[in-house]
Amino acid sequence: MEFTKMHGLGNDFIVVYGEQELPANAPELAIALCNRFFGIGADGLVYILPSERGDYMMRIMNSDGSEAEQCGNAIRCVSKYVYDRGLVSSEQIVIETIGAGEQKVTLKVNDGVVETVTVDMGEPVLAGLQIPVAIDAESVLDQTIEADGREFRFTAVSMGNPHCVIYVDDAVTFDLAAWGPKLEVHPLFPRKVNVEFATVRSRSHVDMRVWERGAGPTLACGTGACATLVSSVLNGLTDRAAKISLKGGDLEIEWNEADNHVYMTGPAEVVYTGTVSI
Ligand SMILES: N[C@@H](CCC[C@H](N)C(=O)O)C(=O)O
Repeated sequence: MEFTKMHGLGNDFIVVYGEQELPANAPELAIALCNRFFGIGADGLVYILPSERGDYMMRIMNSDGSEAEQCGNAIRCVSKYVYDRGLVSSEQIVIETIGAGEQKVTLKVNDGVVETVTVDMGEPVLAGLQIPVAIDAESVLDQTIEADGREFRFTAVSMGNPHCVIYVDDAVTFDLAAWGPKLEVHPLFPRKVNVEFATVRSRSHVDMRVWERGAGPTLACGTGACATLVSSVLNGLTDRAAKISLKGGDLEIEWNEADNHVYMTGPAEVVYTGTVSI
């Protein structure tokens, strides 16, 4: 199988193009190929498939073999992939996702090189049962969650996939590995959850570290950065546009007041191409 190793701020993917549909063994392949010791090594396995609603469809399997509804960093990588290979002719493309519908992407290209990718990530979902969180409310803001004898305050947001945003004194030094796995599988989240630990530095800058559902600690999470910005606005902590600093670098996120859509801007990079026996 031919593949391209790509990343968005160090959130890395094995990108596969050419299949007509998601292979039935995609979960097993994701587990095997994403393994960093016995496989290629990645946070996820991404398929670029034909779409009737957009230019292409993206499906993403986490490294544990579970399928995610959406992935912000992967959608930037997919967009760069199809542009670089001449599979689309415009710098404006549409990528279909299974959890967040069709997403409009704008590539900033300089001398044929994709510099940044801006994705219209759509409207955030705030209603508890739709996120889903086992709290029947129009929004789930600054609620209590208890794990292993410790209480946290959290805000839940779906960007097509579920997120739990928790503000801590210092996200950079916070013990992600101690609390991420416990909160990921907390019974409040029936489909598990991506957990973001955030520290607001100013009204336009937030530090964030992520424990991803199905992948563990990753260097960046695009949907997590969007959820963090939405949460920060709802809790009165930031303006509607902010830089979200992740371990792998920065994303610019804006929650547009006029259309209620969240816009994410960041890079996408190719590491190498290869062939693997499956
Ligand atoms: N890294 C991603 C999100 C990938 C999916 C996530 N682990 C989930 O299961 O929802 C991003 O950049 O958004």
